[in-house]
Amino acid sequence: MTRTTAVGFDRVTKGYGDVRAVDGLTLALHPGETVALLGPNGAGKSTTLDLLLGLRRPDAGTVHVFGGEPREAVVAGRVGAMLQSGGLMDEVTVAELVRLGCALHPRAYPAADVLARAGLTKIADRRVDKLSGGQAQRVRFALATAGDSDLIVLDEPTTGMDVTARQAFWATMREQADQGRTVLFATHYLEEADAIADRVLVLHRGRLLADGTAAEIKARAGTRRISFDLDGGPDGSPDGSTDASPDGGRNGTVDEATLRALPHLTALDVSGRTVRIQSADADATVYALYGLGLYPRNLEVAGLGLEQAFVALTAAEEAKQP
Ligand SMILES: Nc1ncnc2c1ncn2[C@@H]1O[C@H](COP(=O)(O)OP(=O)(O)OP(=O)(O)O)[C@@H](O)[C@H]1O
Repeated sequence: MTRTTAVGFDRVTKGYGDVRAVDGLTLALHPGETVALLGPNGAGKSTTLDLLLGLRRPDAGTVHVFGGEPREAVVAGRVGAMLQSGGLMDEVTVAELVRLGCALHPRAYPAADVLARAGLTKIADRRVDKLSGGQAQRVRFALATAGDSDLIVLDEPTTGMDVTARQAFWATMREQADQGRTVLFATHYLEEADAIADRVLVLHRGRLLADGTAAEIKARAGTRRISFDLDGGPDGSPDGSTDASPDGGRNGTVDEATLRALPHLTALDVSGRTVRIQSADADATVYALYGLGLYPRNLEVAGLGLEQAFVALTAAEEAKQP
């Protein structure tokens, strides 16, 4: 069965002078998907969103939204967007601005419902230029959901929102996706991407570095976290020497340099007797520990969080660049 494509990028390139902001990007987004777009500063996330909203045109390649030109989809009300930079009008109230957003949307919801969903009812009469940062974000959110759009595009949507507003925001987005809409959001909050997105795209220098579920991206980073306690302390303190366990005397002689020489180590943190390691091959690292005569206690091996996986993937890619 062929799946409908909400957004299709085919070998899209967009540059500004010498900078290739988007470099040969090919991807397809489908209805009902919640997709997080991640990438370090300057990776090309905002440019990608601008291209799919028809705010910029590609230098090469094609961008389609629901099979047509991005602008056609926007004009038809099929796309709702919440952009980072969009200034809000001065000297109007929240209700007036939201009513205007509804009036401009070809498939608008009642303004009172839009205000309520964005948690704005109580501040509906307040002037937009007097709002706090988080309140202004909620107004942008209201404008992005003023009508029945099939695709919702959000650039850093929860910046400045408090915890309650964030939770309410994501619950609404989940409902939107459950109703078959595609939700695409760019973010630097990796824990939000991990918790909310069905699919995570990692951009790096305008290219797609990874595309999969958060679990797949974490697994792809390969690296695992190992933590354990050493009785004697790796700084050589002898307090483990009275321990009857076989490691007592040996651990007392271990220092950080010994741990640093373990195979496949990518990070080391020693805090008192607790050692935390990141390793590209956890099995080999743990075997080597025993090989050194160390008997780690409370040994735990776990995968990386999405944030650590993201750092590992982008750092590895950066290291390949000339
Ligand atoms: N209008 C512009 N003129 C010139 N260069 C630009 C312009 N907009 C973006 N760039 C450059 O293009 C690259 C990609 O920028 P873009 O804003 O798309 O990245 P981003 O991933 O959204 O970054 P951030 O996380 O910092 O918001 C960067 O090197 C940026 O400096």
